[in-house]
Amino acid sequence: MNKCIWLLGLSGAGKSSISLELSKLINSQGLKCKVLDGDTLRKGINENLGFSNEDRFENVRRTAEIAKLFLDEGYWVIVAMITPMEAMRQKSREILKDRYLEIFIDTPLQICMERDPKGLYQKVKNNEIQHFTGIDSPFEKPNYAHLTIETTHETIMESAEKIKMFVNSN
Ligand SMILES: Nc1ncnc2c1ncn2[C@@H]1O[C@H](COP(=O)(O)OS(=O)(=O)O)[C@@H](OP(=O)(O)O)[C@H]1O
Ligand SMILES: Nc1ncnc2c1ncn2[C@@H]1O[C@H](COP(=O)(O)OP(=O)(O)O)[C@@H](O)[C@H]1O
Repeated sequence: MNKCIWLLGLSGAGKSSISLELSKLINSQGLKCKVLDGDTLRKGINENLGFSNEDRFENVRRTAEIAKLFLDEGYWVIVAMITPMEAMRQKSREILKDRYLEIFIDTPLQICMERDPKGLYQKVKNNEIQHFTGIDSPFEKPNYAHLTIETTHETIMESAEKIKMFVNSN
């Protein structure tokens, strides 16, 4: 059965990078796969949403509904989204039911700050961004993740392969 592989974690944790490699692995098995990345959706369908808890919840809800549409068409779906609160993950689980696979991309805040791939943590330091996840906006560690990936100890490709193996065995 095709599934929605929901990657969650802090900004800079590695969600987008791992999604890309994972989607290539899924495609190489001859399967259709769609990546739904929070950053991309926020430039289009979710452009009216900000970073309050309420808006983040709506962002997650809409994305889960979009994922469901792709699942119904036979696609594998990878979501790459911070999804900071347990209540948001609960909503996705409710919408996607047994198709929902939650993967925690567990990278310590300190490492995310050092990587700072988009220069956002620097902007936070300069007081140019507020309500940033893990700094002045909460991130609850997930209680029900099906799999946790610690990117500090492995490469992007190793993480993608680990997730693919896990998915194949579930
Ligand atoms: N205040 C604040 N907090 C967190 N992130 C911020 C913020 N402002 C902008 N960004 C950029 O938005 C991306 C996160 O969007 P998401 O849709 O994944 O977030 S959420 O699930 O609704 O919390 C996130 O992308 P990633 O770095 O890929 O996670 C950032 O590029
Ligand atoms: N083991 C790793 N796993 C994932 N990303 C890594 C790893 N090591 C270094 N990186 C780097 O960390 C950054 C993660 O950024 P990104 O994938 O955009 O994260 P996110 O989508 O969670 O914000 C990228 O520049 C990536 O090359």
